[in-house]
Amino acid sequence: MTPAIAMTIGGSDSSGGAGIQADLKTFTSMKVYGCSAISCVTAQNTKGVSRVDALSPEALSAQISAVLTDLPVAALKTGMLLNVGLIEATAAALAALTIPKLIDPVMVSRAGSVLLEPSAIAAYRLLLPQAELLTPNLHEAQLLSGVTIEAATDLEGAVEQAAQRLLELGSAAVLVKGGGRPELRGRDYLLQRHAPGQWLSHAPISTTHTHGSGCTLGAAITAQRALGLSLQEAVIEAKRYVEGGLRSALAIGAGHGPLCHWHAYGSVGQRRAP
Ligand SMILES: Nc1ncnc2c1ncn2[C@@H]1O[C@H](COP(=O)(O)OP(=O)(O)OP(=O)(O)O)[C@@H](O)[C@H]1O
Ligand SMILES: Cc1ncc(CO)c(N)n1
Repeated sequence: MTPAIAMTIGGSDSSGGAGIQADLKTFTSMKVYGCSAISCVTAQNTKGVSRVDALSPEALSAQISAVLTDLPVAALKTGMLLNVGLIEATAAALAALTIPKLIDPVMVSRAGSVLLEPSAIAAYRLLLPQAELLTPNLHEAQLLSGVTIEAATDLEGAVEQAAQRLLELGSAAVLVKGGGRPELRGRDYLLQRHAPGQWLSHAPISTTHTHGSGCTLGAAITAQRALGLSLQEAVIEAKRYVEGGLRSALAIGAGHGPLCHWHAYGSVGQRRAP
Protein backbone atom coordinates (compact mmCIF):
# COMPACT_ATOMS: atom_id res chain seq x y z
CA MET A 1 0.00 0.00 0.00
CA THR A 2 1.36 3.45 -0.84
CA PRO A 3 -0.33 6.12 1.27
CA ALA A 4 -0.42 9.87 0.67
CA ILE A 5 2.33 11.49 2.75
CA ALA A 6 2.17 14.84 4.57
CA MET A 7 4.91 16.54 6.54
CA THR A 8 4.84 18.97 9.45
CA ILE A 9 7.67 21.28 10.49
CA GLY A 10 7.20 22.87 13.92
CA GLY A 11 7.47 22.60 17.67
CA SER A 12 6.74 19.72 20.02
CA ASP A 13 3.89 20.25 22.55
CA SER A 14 4.48 17.93 25.51
CA SER A 15 0.76 17.97 26.36
CA GLY A 16 -0.03 16.52 22.93
CA GLY A 17 -2.77 19.03 22.03
CA ALA A 18 -0.98 21.36 19.62
CA GLY A 19 2.18 21.49 17.51
CA ILE A 20 3.73 18.40 15.92
CA GLN A 21 1.61 16.05 18.04
CA ALA A 22 -1.70 17.60 16.91
CA ASP A 23 -0.54 17.55 13.30
CA LEU A 24 0.46 13.87 13.33
CA LYS A 25 -2.82 12.89 15.05
CA THR A 26 -4.75 14.81 12.41
CA PHE A 27 -2.82 13.22 9.51
CA THR A 28 -3.41 9.75 10.95
CA SER A 29 -7.09 10.38 11.53
CA MET A 30 -7.39 11.43 7.87
CA LYS A 31 -5.53 8.29 6.75
CA VAL A 32 -2.49 10.20 5.55
CA TYR A 33 1.01 9.08 6.57
CA GLY A 34 2.65 11.80 8.69
CA CYS A 35 6.32 12.71 9.07
CA SER A 36 7.93 15.65 10.83
CA ALA A 37 10.89 17.93 11.46
CA ILE A 38 11.08 19.45 14.95
CA SER A 39 12.21 23.07 15.38
CA CYS A 40 11.96 23.32 19.15
CA VAL A 41 10.68 21.48 22.19
CA THR A 42 8.13 23.17 24.45
CA ALA A 43 7.39 22.15 28.02
CA GLN A 44 3.68 22.81 27.74
CA ASN A 45 0.35 21.79 29.22
CA THR A 46 -3.24 22.96 28.95
CA LYS A 47 -2.38 26.02 31.09
CA GLY A 48 0.58 27.34 29.11
CA VAL A 49 4.21 27.00 28.09
CA SER A 50 6.83 26.90 30.87
CA ARG A 51 9.98 26.42 28.80
CA VAL A 52 11.12 26.37 25.17
CA ASP A 53 14.35 24.78 23.89
CA ALA A 54 15.28 25.53 20.30
CA LEU A 55 17.10 23.05 18.11
CA SER A 56 19.89 24.46 15.97
CA PRO A 57 19.02 25.55 12.42
CA GLU A 58 21.39 22.80 11.24
CA ALA A 59 19.46 20.13 13.18
CA LEU A 60 16.20 21.34 11.62
CA SER A 61 17.68 21.43 8.09
CA ALA A 62 19.05 17.90 8.54
CA GLN A 63 15.62 16.54 9.53
CA ILE A 64 13.93 18.23 6.58
CA SER A 65 16.57 16.91 4.22
CA ALA A 66 16.42 13.37 5.64
CA VAL A 67 12.67 13.26 5.03
CA LEU A 68 12.54 14.98 1.65
CA THR A 69 15.40 12.98 0.11
CA ASP A 70 13.61 9.73 0.88
CA LEU A 71 9.84 10.12 1.24
CA PRO A 72 7.57 11.43 -1.55
CA VAL A 73 5.89 14.11 0.57
CA ALA A 74 2.78 15.40 -1.23
CA ALA A 75 2.06 18.47 0.94
CA LEU A 76 3.56 20.10 4.02
CA LYS A 77 2.89 22.66 6.70
CA THR A 78 5.01 24.75 9.01
CA GLY A 79 3.99 25.69 12.55
CA MET A 80 6.05 27.08 15.46
CA LEU A 81 9.45 28.20 14.12
CA LEU A 82 10.45 30.33 17.14
CA ASN A 83 13.36 32.40 15.84
CA VAL A 84 15.02 33.98 12.80
CA GLY A 85 17.59 31.18 12.35
CA LEU A 86 14.90 28.47 12.24
CA ILE A 87 12.73 30.48 9.83
CA GLU A 88 15.72 31.07 7.54
CA ALA A 89 16.72 27.39 7.65
CA THR A 90 13.15 26.36 6.77
CA ALA A 91 12.92 28.84 3.91
CA ALA A 92 16.23 27.61 2.47
CA ALA A 93 15.39 23.91 2.85
CA LEU A 94 12.00 24.29 1.13
CA ALA A 95 12.90 26.79 -1.59
CA ALA A 96 13.22 24.30 -4.45
CA LEU A 97 10.20 22.22 -3.45
CA THR A 98 7.07 22.74 -5.54
CA ILE A 99 4.45 20.79 -3.50
CA PRO A 100 1.62 22.66 -1.67
CA LYS A 101 3.05 24.39 1.40
CA LEU A 102 0.88 25.78 4.19
CA ILE A 103 2.53 28.35 6.46
CA ASP A 104 0.90 28.78 9.88
CA PRO A 105 2.72 31.82 11.31
CA VAL A 106 2.43 30.67 14.94
CA MET A 107 3.20 33.54 17.33
CA VAL A 108 1.19 33.21 20.56
CA SER A 109 -0.61 30.22 22.09
CA ARG A 110 -4.28 30.18 23.08
CA ALA A 111 -3.15 30.48 26.71
CA GLY A 112 -1.14 33.61 25.82
CA SER A 113 2.38 32.13 25.74
CA VAL A 114 4.86 33.70 23.29
CA LEU A 115 5.82 31.15 20.59
CA LEU A 116 7.81 33.43 18.26
CA GLU A 117 10.58 35.79 19.29
CA PRO A 118 9.31 39.33 18.45
CA SER A 119 12.46 40.01 16.41
CA ALA A 120 11.50 37.09 14.12
CA ILE A 121 8.16 38.46 12.88
CA ALA A 122 9.83 40.27 9.97
CA ALA A 123 11.68 37.07 8.96
CA TYR A 124 8.33 35.49 7.98
CA ARG A 125 8.46 37.67 4.88
CA LEU A 126 11.18 35.28 3.64
CA LEU A 127 8.88 32.28 3.82
CA LEU A 128 5.59 33.77 2.63
CA PRO A 129 6.36 33.83 -1.12
CA GLN A 130 6.67 30.02 -0.96
CA ALA A 131 3.24 29.54 0.61
CA GLU A 132 0.24 28.14 -1.19
CA LEU A 133 -1.73 29.14 1.90
CA LEU A 134 -0.96 31.38 4.88
CA THR A 135 -3.16 30.70 7.94
CA PRO A 136 -2.84 33.49 10.54
CA ASN A 137 -5.24 33.90 13.44
CA LEU A 138 -6.60 37.41 14.05
CA HIS A 139 -3.62 38.46 16.17
CA GLU A 140 -1.07 37.14 13.67
CA ALA A 141 -2.94 38.71 10.72
CA GLN A 142 -2.81 42.07 12.50
CA LEU A 143 0.93 41.83 13.24
CA LEU A 144 1.94 40.65 9.76
CA SER A 145 -0.30 43.02 7.78
CA GLY A 146 -0.13 46.13 9.96
CA VAL A 147 -3.96 46.43 9.73
CA THR A 148 -5.73 47.02 13.06
CA ILE A 149 -8.11 44.10 13.58
CA GLU A 150 -8.48 43.48 17.28
CA ALA A 151 -9.67 47.06 18.06
CA ALA A 152 -11.62 47.52 14.79
CA THR A 153 -15.32 48.43 14.90
CA ASP A 154 -15.89 46.74 11.54
CA LEU A 155 -14.20 43.43 12.37
CA GLU A 156 -15.08 41.65 9.11
CA GLY A 157 -13.96 44.63 7.01
CA ALA A 158 -10.65 44.76 8.88
CA VAL A 159 -10.07 41.02 8.33
CA GLU A 160 -10.77 41.39 4.60
CA GLN A 161 -8.40 44.35 4.33
CA ALA A 162 -5.67 42.49 6.25
CA ALA A 163 -6.05 39.43 4.00
CA GLN A 164 -5.59 41.64 0.93
CA ARG A 165 -2.38 43.11 2.41
CA LEU A 166 -1.11 39.64 3.34
CA LEU A 167 -1.50 38.43 -0.25
CA GLU A 168 0.78 41.28 -1.27
CA LEU A 169 3.50 39.66 0.89
CA GLY A 170 3.62 36.81 -1.60
CA SER A 171 1.51 33.80 -0.56
CA ALA A 172 -0.93 32.51 -3.18
CA ALA A 173 -3.82 32.46 -0.70
CA VAL A 174 -4.63 33.52 2.86
CA LEU A 175 -7.05 32.03 5.38
CA VAL A 176 -7.61 34.34 8.35
CA LYS A 177 -8.94 32.27 11.26
CA GLY A 178 -11.67 33.81 13.39
CA GLY A 179 -11.51 31.64 16.52
CA GLY A 180 -10.01 34.43 18.64
CA ARG A 181 -13.21 36.50 18.78
CA PRO A 182 -16.64 35.23 19.92
CA GLU A 183 -18.47 36.90 17.02
CA LEU A 184 -16.21 35.14 14.44
CA ARG A 185 -15.95 31.66 15.99
CA GLY A 186 -16.15 29.06 13.26
CA ARG A 187 -15.87 31.78 10.59
CA ASP A 188 -12.67 32.07 8.55
CA TYR A 189 -11.94 34.32 5.57
CA LEU A 190 -10.35 32.71 2.50
CA LEU A 191 -8.77 34.97 -0.09
CA GLN A 192 -7.09 33.43 -3.13
CA ARG A 193 -5.21 35.37 -5.78
CA HIS A 194 -7.46 36.29 -8.77
CA ALA A 195 -10.66 35.18 -6.99
CA PRO A 196 -13.19 36.97 -4.79
CA GLY A 197 -12.71 36.40 -1.04
CA GLN A 198 -15.21 34.26 0.83
CA TRP A 199 -16.24 33.72 4.44
CA LEU A 200 -16.36 29.99 5.16
CA SER A 201 -18.33 28.98 8.23
CA HIS A 202 -18.88 26.06 10.52
CA ALA A 203 -21.00 26.10 13.67
CA PRO A 204 -19.68 28.06 16.67
CA ILE A 205 -19.05 25.60 19.52
CA SER A 206 -19.43 26.62 23.13
CA THR A 207 -16.28 25.19 24.70
CA THR A 208 -13.10 26.39 26.38
CA HIS A 209 -11.29 23.27 25.10
CA THR A 210 -9.77 24.69 21.94
CA HIS A 211 -6.06 23.99 22.53
CA GLY A 212 -4.52 23.23 19.14
CA SER A 213 -7.49 24.27 17.01
CA GLY A 214 -5.27 26.29 14.67
CA CYS A 215 -2.64 23.55 14.28
CA THR A 216 -5.38 20.99 13.69
CA LEU A 217 -7.05 23.10 11.02
CA GLY A 218 -3.74 23.61 9.18
CA ALA A 219 -2.82 19.93 9.44
CA ALA A 220 -6.23 18.87 8.15
CA ILE A 221 -5.92 21.23 5.15
CA THR A 222 -2.42 19.81 4.47
CA ALA A 223 -3.68 16.22 4.70
CA GLN A 224 -6.51 16.96 2.27
CA ARG A 225 -4.11 18.66 -0.15
CA ALA A 226 -1.89 15.54 0.07
CA LEU A 227 -4.99 13.52 -0.86
CA GLY A 228 -5.52 15.72 -3.93
CA LEU A 229 -8.46 17.96 -3.00
CA SER A 230 -8.42 21.53 -4.34
CA LEU A 231 -7.44 24.21 -1.84
CA GLN A 232 -11.03 25.36 -1.29
CA GLU A 233 -12.31 21.79 -0.91
CA ALA A 234 -9.47 21.05 1.52
CA VAL A 235 -10.34 24.07 3.68
CA ILE A 236 -14.02 23.09 3.79
CA GLU A 237 -13.18 19.47 4.69
CA ALA A 238 -10.68 20.64 7.33
CA LYS A 239 -13.26 22.93 8.92
CA ARG A 240 -15.66 19.99 9.13
CA TYR A 241 -12.94 18.06 10.96
CA VAL A 242 -12.20 20.93 13.39
CA GLU A 243 -15.90 21.41 14.11
CA GLY A 244 -16.22 17.70 14.96
CA GLY A 245 -13.06 17.84 17.07
CA LEU A 246 -14.38 20.82 19.02
CA ARG A 247 -17.83 19.26 19.52
CA SER A 248 -16.11 16.26 21.17
CA ALA A 249 -13.30 18.34 22.75
CA LEU A 250 -11.52 16.67 25.64
CA ALA A 251 -11.96 18.21 29.10
CA ILE A 252 -8.51 17.11 30.29
CA GLY A 253 -6.07 19.27 32.26
CA ALA A 254 -6.87 22.35 34.31
CA GLY A 255 -6.73 24.79 31.38
CA HIS A 256 -7.77 24.67 27.73
CA GLY A 257 -8.15 21.00 26.78
CA PRO A 258 -7.43 19.67 23.27
CA LEU A 259 -9.66 18.74 20.33
CA CYS A 260 -10.69 15.13 19.89
CA HIS A 261 -9.10 13.37 16.91
CA TRP A 262 -11.25 10.24 16.81
CA HIS A 263 -14.66 11.91 16.60
CA ALA A 264 -15.20 10.33 13.20
CA TYR A 265 -14.71 6.86 14.73
CA GLY A 266 -16.99 7.01 17.80
CA SER A 267 -16.58 7.48 21.53
CA VAL A 268 -13.58 7.54 23.86
CA GLY A 269 -11.62 4.28 24.19
CA GLN A 270 -12.62 2.72 27.51
CA ARG A 271 -10.09 1.28 29.95
CA ARG A 272 -10.80 -2.37 30.78
CA ALA A 273 -11.87 -3.10 34.33
CA PRO A 274 -9.04 -4.94 36.16
N1 LIG B 1 -15.34 27.99 19.78
C1 LIG B 1 -15.19 27.70 18.49
N2 LIG B 1 -16.23 27.26 17.75
C2 LIG B 1 -16.09 26.93 16.45
N3 LIG B 1 -14.94 27.04 15.79
C3 LIG B 1 -13.87 27.49 16.45
C4 LIG B 1 -13.92 27.85 17.84
N4 LIG B 1 -12.67 28.25 18.22
C5 LIG B 1 -11.89 28.14 17.14
N5 LIG B 1 -12.60 27.71 16.07
C6 LIG B 1 -12.11 27.42 14.72
O1 LIG B 1 -10.85 26.75 14.90
C7 LIG B 1 -9.99 27.07 13.82
C8 LIG B 1 -8.70 27.64 14.37
O2 LIG B 1 -8.89 29.01 14.64
P1 LIG B 1 -8.21 29.83 15.80
O3 LIG B 1 -8.51 31.26 15.58
O4 LIG B 1 -8.61 29.23 17.13
O5 LIG B 1 -6.67 29.51 15.50
P2 LIG B 1 -5.38 29.63 16.41
O6 LIG B 1 -5.47 30.85 17.26
O7 LIG B 1 -4.22 29.50 15.49
O8 LIG B 1 -5.51 28.34 17.33
P3 LIG B 1 -4.51 27.75 18.46
O9 LIG B 1 -3.41 28.74 18.69
O10 LIG B 1 -5.39 27.51 19.65
O11 LIG B 1 -4.00 26.47 17.89
C9 LIG B 1 -10.77 28.03 12.93
O12 LIG B 1 -11.42 27.31 11.90
C10 LIG B 1 -11.79 28.64 13.88
O13 LIG B 1 -12.93 29.13 13.19
C1 LIG C 1 4.40 23.64 19.84
C2 LIG C 1 3.19 24.48 19.60
N1 LIG C 1 2.90 24.85 18.33
C3 LIG C 1 1.81 25.61 18.09
C4 LIG C 1 1.00 26.03 19.13
C5 LIG C 1 -0.21 26.91 18.81
O1 LIG C 1 -1.34 26.48 19.37
C6 LIG C 1 1.33 25.61 20.44
N2 LIG C 1 0.57 25.97 21.51
N3 LIG C 1 2.42 24.83 20.64
